[in-house]
Amino acid sequence: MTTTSEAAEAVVVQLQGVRKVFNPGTAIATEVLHGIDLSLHKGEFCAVMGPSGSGKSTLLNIVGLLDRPSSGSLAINGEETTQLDDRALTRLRGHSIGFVFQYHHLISAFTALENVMMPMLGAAGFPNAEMHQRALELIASVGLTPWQNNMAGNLSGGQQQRVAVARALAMKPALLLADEPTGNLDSKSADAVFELLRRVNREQGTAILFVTHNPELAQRCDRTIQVIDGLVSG
Ligand SMILES: Nc1ncnc2c1ncn2[C@@H]1O[C@H](COP(=O)(O)OP(=O)(O)OP(=O)(O)O)[C@@H](O)[C@H]1O
Repeated sequence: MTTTSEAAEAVVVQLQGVRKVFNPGTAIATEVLHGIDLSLHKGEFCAVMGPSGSGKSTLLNIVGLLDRPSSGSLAINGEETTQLDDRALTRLRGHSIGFVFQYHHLISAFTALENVMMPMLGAAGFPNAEMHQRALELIASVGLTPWQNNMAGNLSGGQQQRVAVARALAMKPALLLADEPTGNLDSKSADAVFELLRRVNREQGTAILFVTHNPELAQRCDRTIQVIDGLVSG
């Protein structure tokens, strides 16, 4: 039997009435999100679609605790975040949320393995055997063992994006935010990265918000929401 608290825990992301105004109180104030309500549950793979400029990245940045809402509430794993200070937000982000962007943001002069180890370094600042082992497993899980010692800058675009996914999973996040991760890739590489996300979602129960302009990929998610003019439907 599922208890009420278990059911509440299963909600990974909960937004209520989230508004975002850029440059508030100035002549160029712009309200981009107009009161978003959204719940994402453990294990849900949700596509985020909508026209260019409609607010998708703004929404993802807020859910990812990279930016703060102007008003409304945002809970991650049941923890209300809007009153937290920057340090607490950074800690919560580091432990709960993985990011994959359109551009991979890897360190080109580090190997694939070293890039995957980066989020694990934390305060220690240097790797230990456990981190090395976890990075080896992550690299294997994205099918890149033969390339693990190659400099990230020498990998193909699809391989770089798979390293970025492995890096995003380093801290075993409950939530993965993927902002057009396949946008720069040819269709075969895009499909491989999508299938990798699908597998992570199924095997680890990771909740995923996946921004895409590709309706065919969106159809393969559990659910699609549309962001249109700063409001969410679906
Ligand atoms: N820091 C900022 N300051 C002012 N306006 C901003 C800022 N960031 C985004 N905007 C504006 O917010 C609106 C939504 O932008 P956002 O990047 O969230 O859209 P999007 O749906 O992700 O677009 P795309 O599909 O092109 O990536 C745009 O009009 C944009 O110019």
